[in-house]
Amino acid sequence: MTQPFGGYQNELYLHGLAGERPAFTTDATRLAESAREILEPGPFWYVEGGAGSGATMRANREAFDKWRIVPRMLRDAATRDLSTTVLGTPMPAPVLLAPVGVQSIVHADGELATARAASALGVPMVLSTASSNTIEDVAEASGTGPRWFQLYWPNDPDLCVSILNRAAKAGFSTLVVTLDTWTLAWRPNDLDHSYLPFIRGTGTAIPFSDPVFRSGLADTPEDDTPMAVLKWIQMFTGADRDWEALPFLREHWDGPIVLKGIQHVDDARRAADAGMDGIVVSNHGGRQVDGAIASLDALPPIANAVGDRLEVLFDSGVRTGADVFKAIALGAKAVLIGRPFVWGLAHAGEAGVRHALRSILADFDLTVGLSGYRSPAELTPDALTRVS
Ligand SMILES: Cc1cc2nc3c(=O)[nH]c(=O)nc-3n(C[C@H](O)[C@H](O)[C@H](O)COP(=O)(O)O)c2cc1C
Ligand SMILES: O=C(O)C(=O)c1ccccc1
Repeated sequence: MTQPFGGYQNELYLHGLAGERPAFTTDATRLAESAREILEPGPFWYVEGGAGSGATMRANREAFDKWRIVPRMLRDAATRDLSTTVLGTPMPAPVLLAPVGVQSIVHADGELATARAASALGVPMVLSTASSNTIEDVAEASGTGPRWFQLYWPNDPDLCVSILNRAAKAGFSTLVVTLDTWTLAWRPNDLDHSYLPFIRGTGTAIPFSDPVFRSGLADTPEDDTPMAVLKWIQMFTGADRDWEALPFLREHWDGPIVLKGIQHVDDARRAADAGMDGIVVSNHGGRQVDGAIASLDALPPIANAVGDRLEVLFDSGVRTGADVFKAIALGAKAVLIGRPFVWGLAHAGEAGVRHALRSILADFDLTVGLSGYRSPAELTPDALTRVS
């Protein structure tokens, strides 16, 4: 594959050559700023906000700045192949769309638009349990595109199995189990705007369309929405889980299982000991434990400890091509992108998600090439230096 995303083969460059300005910025670090101009404060701050004072969210970004790429010359990097395979899923670059719930709060097309954009680029989408659209509708919108399913592990085992079976039947290949959000953190932005999307009945399409969930209600979710939302909030988080509970998931999911939200090296080892197939080194984009370590700072020791036992994925703070490069060089097999694609969705639905993704992928492609590398597998800590 030659320059799969970068330079003059990128549609954004081609439009530029024709003198057309893009609909919104190609700088993924400025997408939030531009989305702020078009969204109401409630939804904007729900997506953009971190937990508490925002210290961990800022730390996530600052951690990238402590590493710098050391470019190499005269190595013929004109032809590059960014593709990789993670847990049996081939992807054109080591990038996936992170699970993000309630996407209809920024654009009416919600997760369906995201699924179409991801599928058009062949980038895997991780569908959230808190989706605004049903598993089956998102699967249809994904077409032949790769898709993983993120589980918020419901307390009720029958409901859990029902959701897992629906995801498997709809063609979702890999299960991502989120561990860091068994309750929502202290999020002053949401409290100050009294904006809690779940309570507004968004992000409930999956349980509301589930026969097991419906059978446990006195009235249908359509007849008594507040009661159904309340019931879902009570049961979706799996607050009392421990490591002993993982075999239940193995029993009810045939494909690979990835644990999301790992930050401590001992937890990474436990995941490997429990026979998990992968982990996402993530602090939920700084939305859960304010004051927690930057996710990028957690990555190198974890990758060193368990990188040969399971697939190590990474998220929280990835914005630019250089960020993707650095996370891969520090031991991630692939990264998940969160807020940037949501800002693309807010701007222009499916086309906006494509635009945001294309920008990051092109930037990554050019960064790899101009630094003298031809594939993600060549990126190791040798490609970086630590500056502070
Ligand atoms: C608005 C929003 C909703 C999210 N919803 C979920 C979710 O439903 N499930 C989940 O596992 N993670 C969720 N996340 C966390 C993302 O999967 C990811 O870990 C995080 O956004 C990565 O950080 P970044 O936004 O800095 O790229 C959400 C993040 C945002 C911003
Ligand atoms: O806001 C979040 O970070 C998140 O994970 C979530 C939780 C519940 C519903 C929607 C999103």
